Amino acid sequence: MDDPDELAPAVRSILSAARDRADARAGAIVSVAPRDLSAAFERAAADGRVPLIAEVKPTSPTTEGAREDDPVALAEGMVAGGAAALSVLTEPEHFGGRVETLERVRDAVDVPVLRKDFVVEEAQLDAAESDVVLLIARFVGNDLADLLAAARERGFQVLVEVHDRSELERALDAGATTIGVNNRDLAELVVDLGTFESVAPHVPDGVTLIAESGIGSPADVRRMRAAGADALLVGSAIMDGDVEANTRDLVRAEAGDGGASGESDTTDATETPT
Ligand SMILES: O=P(O)(O)OC[C@@H](O)[C@@H](O)c1c[nH]c2ccccc12
Repeated sequence: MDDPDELAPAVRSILSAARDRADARAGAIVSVAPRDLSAAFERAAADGRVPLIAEVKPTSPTTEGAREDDPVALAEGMVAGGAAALSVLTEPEHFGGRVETLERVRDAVDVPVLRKDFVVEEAQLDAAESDVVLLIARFVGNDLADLLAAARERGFQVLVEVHDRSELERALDAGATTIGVNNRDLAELVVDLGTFESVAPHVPDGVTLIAESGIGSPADVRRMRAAGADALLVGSAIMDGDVEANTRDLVRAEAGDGGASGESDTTDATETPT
């Protein structure tokens, strides 16, 4: 792994909490029958929706306060708004997430659900069933190929998150087929949509490519799609206000009608919360 001192303090603390949780866990090995993520993206595209993973994100290290609504109701609103898939944070200490929330959401919807957490050890994979798990290249270092194999053995589809070209090369070498480029720098927690634009041209055809973080408006959606995003992962901009209407606005960004409730300006690159 990279020098941990380069990471933002909030991220260092998230990682050490993740390791502690992994130690505490010794459950049975899960075996999942996943809902197909690529098929969900194709279904969305076929009926004119931008393929979007909407994230249930009650709070984050840079968000003030927490959203206390029932996460299942939020998730159902996102699906009603046209989300092709959902992401549910299960990290408890910094994002207000819970494994139980993921399970309840997955029971309530029929789209694929991504488990969003800081998985650094194989045992953490057995904490919950989901259709997709996230592995963050920067945090798993040389264990990426082993964790990818361990996740696939359990039936999970795997989203490997990268932030620059060297991480992309590591992800490809490890055999990743679904790759997310995080526009948020985990050292500074600053968002720059140019990150996706600089990494995307180096991603080979055949990889499902997802633009993550900092997407706040239909204009941002179009910008990421123009740069090659097969799908988008959006949390904060959807969680802020009416989740169904927010999701619909983004999902319709390419429909040519300006979205259901009009467009907002592109978000300021530095102000988008984690
Ligand atoms: O809220 P945003 O800016 O739309 O970002 C969503 C998602 O990309 C972000 O939550 C995220 C991307 N990678 C992560 C890893 C861990 C926790 C959170 C994340």
